[in-house]
Amino acid sequence: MNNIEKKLAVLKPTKEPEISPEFDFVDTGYGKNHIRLLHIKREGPTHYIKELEVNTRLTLDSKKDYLVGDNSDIVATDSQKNTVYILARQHGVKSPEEFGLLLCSHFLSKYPHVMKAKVCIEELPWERMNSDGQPHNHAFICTPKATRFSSVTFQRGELPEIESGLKGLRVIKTTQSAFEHFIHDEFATLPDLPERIFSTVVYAKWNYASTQGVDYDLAWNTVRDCILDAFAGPPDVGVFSPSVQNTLYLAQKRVLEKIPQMSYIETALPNKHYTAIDFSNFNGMSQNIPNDEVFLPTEHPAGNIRAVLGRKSLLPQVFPPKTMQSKL
Ligand SMILES: O=c1[nH]c(=O)c2[nH]c(=O)[nH]c2[nH]1
Repeated sequence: MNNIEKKLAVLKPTKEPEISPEFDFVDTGYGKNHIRLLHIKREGPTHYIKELEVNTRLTLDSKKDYLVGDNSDIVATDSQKNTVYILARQHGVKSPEEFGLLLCSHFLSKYPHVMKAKVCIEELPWERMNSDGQPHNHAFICTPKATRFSSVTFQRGELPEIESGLKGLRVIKTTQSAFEHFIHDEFATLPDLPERIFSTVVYAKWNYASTQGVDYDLAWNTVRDCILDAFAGPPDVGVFSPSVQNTLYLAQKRVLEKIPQMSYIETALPNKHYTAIDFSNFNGMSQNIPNDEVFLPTEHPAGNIRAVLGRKSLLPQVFPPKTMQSKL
């Protein structure tokens, strides 16, 4: 063998190279992160836009790229990026879930040695502008009411797993919230609070036991509406919250009742504290201002209240979901 042949023999072994006897891979995968794109669909004068940030990740049937530097099976991360642009151009972008599914299916069918494709997508919250009460044909406003995200994982030979979510939905209410009767021992300084401000930044993630007939856009809006309803209640009187935990559960229950295909929902509601400023030390300050109060917004530390609620009927196949186990 000449030198070039020797080099090729190292780079192109006929069978899977041996891994060190002491170690094994728990997971592998490589892809491109932060692939950004704006997709415009023009129907005459009316235009529709979707701006996405996409992360891709592929897992191959061989580890030879990691073990011996044999790149011959690698779908370059640069090619993965190009694939995102090309499929957006060819097929358009309906929802993050459907676009993620399209990408995963493409990677699995085009490359037989790709065993798993995972695509995570975040959508920018563009909304059509209204001018004089009329929806604008081609102008949009970014309304960071909540960020939508999704993650599609497609393992060869299995059904795709679709997760959807929302984050960054910040809300506050100025009454109808309390926190009382918790453990008052030698570690407690917080008094019972029969009346307090309740503010949080909602994070929610869910998956579907079946994707048959799921309208992903409708589902996402339903989740947001259920969470907001459970938090705020009717506009005139609101709804009483004895704790963040209880409000969180009631919101999740409402969501699972409304969307039958959903198998679980994970929700985190950080408790953004607002503490009353003590004016008693200020000289000459009237103590009799009954309605005006001033509070100090405190970003950190924040209570972090979280739960995953799933359907008992789906035990044990999908609950607790695989993706959650590491975090439980
Ligand atoms: O709704 C709440 N749940 C808690 O568990 C908690 N803990 C805390 O200090 N404040 C609150 N509020």
